[in-house]
Amino acid sequence: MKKNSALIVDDEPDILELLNITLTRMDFGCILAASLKEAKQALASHKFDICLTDMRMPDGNGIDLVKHIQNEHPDLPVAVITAHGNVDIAIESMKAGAFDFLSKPIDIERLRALVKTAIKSSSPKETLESELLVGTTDVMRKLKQQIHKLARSQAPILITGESGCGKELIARSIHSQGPRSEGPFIAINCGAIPRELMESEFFGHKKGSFTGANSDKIGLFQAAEGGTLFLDEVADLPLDMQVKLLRAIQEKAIRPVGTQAEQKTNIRILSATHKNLQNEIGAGNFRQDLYYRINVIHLHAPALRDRIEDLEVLTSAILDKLALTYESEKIALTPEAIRHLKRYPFPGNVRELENTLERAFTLCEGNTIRHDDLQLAPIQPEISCTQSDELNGQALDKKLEDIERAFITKALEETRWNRTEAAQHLGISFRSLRYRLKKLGMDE
Ligand SMILES: Nc1ncnc2c1ncn2[C@@H]1O[C@H](COP(=O)(O)OP(=O)(O)OP(=O)(O)O)[C@@H](O)[C@H]1O
Repeated sequence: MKKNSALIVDDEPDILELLNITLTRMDFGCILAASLKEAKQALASHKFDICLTDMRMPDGNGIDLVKHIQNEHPDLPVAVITAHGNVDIAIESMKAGAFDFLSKPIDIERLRALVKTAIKSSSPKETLESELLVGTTDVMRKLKQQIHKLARSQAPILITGESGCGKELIARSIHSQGPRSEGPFIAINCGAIPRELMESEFFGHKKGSFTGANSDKIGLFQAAEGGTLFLDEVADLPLDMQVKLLRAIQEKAIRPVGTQAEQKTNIRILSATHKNLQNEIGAGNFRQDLYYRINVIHLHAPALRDRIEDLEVLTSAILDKLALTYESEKIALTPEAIRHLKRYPFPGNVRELENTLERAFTLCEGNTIRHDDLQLAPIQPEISCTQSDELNGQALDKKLEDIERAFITKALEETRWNRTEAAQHLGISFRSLRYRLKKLGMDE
């Protein structure tokens, strides 16, 4: 009795045969289907551990099958086989839910690695890291579900969100819940590597390949082999490095500095940025083709102020951690301190909350943190409401105009009074900006 079973869908007998032989040697029992119809019949009557499907079938395409499996058998990992160099189809199929793809001509070594990953991923793990992602609001619950589901996929994911809102923690959770959890997780801040060392940091170098290369060195790609490479602040990569990264992702191979031979790689790429990459592309700072490759799946980490209902559970988790680190009793916050925290906009998100609480923890007397211990920066007066504000119709209009004026002035200053750019910063049309400037008496 074979340990695992595979569904192989292809109308080309040669490929069907190659896949069948390889998987049978890996101790799979294989069922072969030459059309979508046959594949669906097999799915209805058997339980599989993996499905490999070609793209072109007489009665439909592989993406239709991926979608069918997503709906009817969401736990079954499915990989598609694409024509050589057909990036669009590979990306489309991963967006539809395929966990990975193989391009023709089929490389047996890659096929075996893909199958092994799929089998490991059929039992996603709950880990400490996933518990560390604290939050019970709807948006966090949904995010955790997405992470759980995406963990087994090999698709590149782009994680966006403001500074300190948990992008790296999300990347770690994806890694640790997926089939690569026993492999390394290598995180790198792309903005922090000196430009001239970047290629060698990424791909390694051979001794003597440049002045100062006194010995062979492995790069981040080699260090992450079998695991995950997390490219933080990916928008900060210089353009020449973006070209090299794109090539490494596309070819799944790298060439260390000073060598001719290519090395195959088996890593999952996760990236993050707090910048708007579309804007960076528009400004010529980021390559569209690289964006397309790293952003197969997009996850957004919400700002803390947009899930402020999570503040209390986060605070409690952070204080638990502090008590453990400092081997002290757990500290509590006064209701007033909590009220102030909830009103604070947290531009530095969870990291700022952690820092604020750690500082307060060391400053406070006894086991209680009071409002004063928090030392929160004053909230921008224009947007705070105090009891003394008269919110009858006129006062509200006046207040809104003040806010509008402040934002417009800031945008104009930032763009050196270039109205077209200022309008873009504000997310409004040029005509709308002109209208507002006139209305506010700022058009001179
Ligand atoms: N949901 C969360 N639950 C618990 N801790 C969190 C959460 N989100 C963030 N943190 C904590 O906040 C700090 C910042 O998180 P992280 O480094 O993941 O943010 P980031 O978005 O990657 O930041 P940056 O953009 O500055 O690199 C870390 O100490 C992390 O553990």
